[in-house]
Amino acid sequence: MTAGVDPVKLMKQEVGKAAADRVQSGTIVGLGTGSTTAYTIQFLGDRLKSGELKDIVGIPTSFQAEVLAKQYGIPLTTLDAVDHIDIAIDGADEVDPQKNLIKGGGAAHTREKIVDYLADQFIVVVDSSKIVDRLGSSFAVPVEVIPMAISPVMRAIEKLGGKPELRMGVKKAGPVITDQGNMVVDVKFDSIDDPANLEKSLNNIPGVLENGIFVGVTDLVLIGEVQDGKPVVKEM
Ligand SMILES: O=C[C@H](O)[C@H](O)[C@H](O)COP(=O)(O)O
Repeated sequence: MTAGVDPVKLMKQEVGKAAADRVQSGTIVGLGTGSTTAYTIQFLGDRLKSGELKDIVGIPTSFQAEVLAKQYGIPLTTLDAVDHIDIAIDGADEVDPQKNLIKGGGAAHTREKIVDYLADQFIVVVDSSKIVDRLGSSFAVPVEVIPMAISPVMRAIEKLGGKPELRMGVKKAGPVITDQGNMVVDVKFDSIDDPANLEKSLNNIPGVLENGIFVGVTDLVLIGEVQDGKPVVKEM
């Protein structure tokens, strides 16, 4: 491995590129959020620039993805202008053996869920640290909440057995505010036995906009690993 280079960064780069390589000319592409898909967006821009890839349009899942797409020369569109998405590529915070996910570490899970669920093919890009036996093992479930409902939503979440914590900003005083102007509550559960049921129960609380549990939607997971000092990509 290249001396001094962070192995997690190398895995993210490799897997981000592997996903970008799967995008074909003439397609509508959902552009995910986070540090891994940032590489995918960069490599898509490289392929467009070299002429190897032509006529793609992106649908960003966040302000971050929009800014990166503009930076790397990827034309953008909106869900009002298209009737389908061919492929979406997005990161995840946890992936279980059934390819269910926890997402929202970057507070973008609401727009991500809209875009990723609409795609004909949904590819998840992660480094190997994100693979878990059971969702919730190490990551709390992000829940986007309309600000005036924060207190009742947190009480309702406690009744479901979760431990909610309002996500606070870094280099910003006060709570994290999402791209939609809402807040995020991170909810730790002792054990998530039935992700599909928990996803529905959380979304059923008045004031919850969306939570970060994604069930039964992932087609392919590309996993970046380091083997014999070199980054490799595995499929799940
Ligand atoms: O809200 C953010 C997203 O769900 C990200 O895709 C997720 O947090 C993974 O991000 P990263 O690739 O930076 O680990």
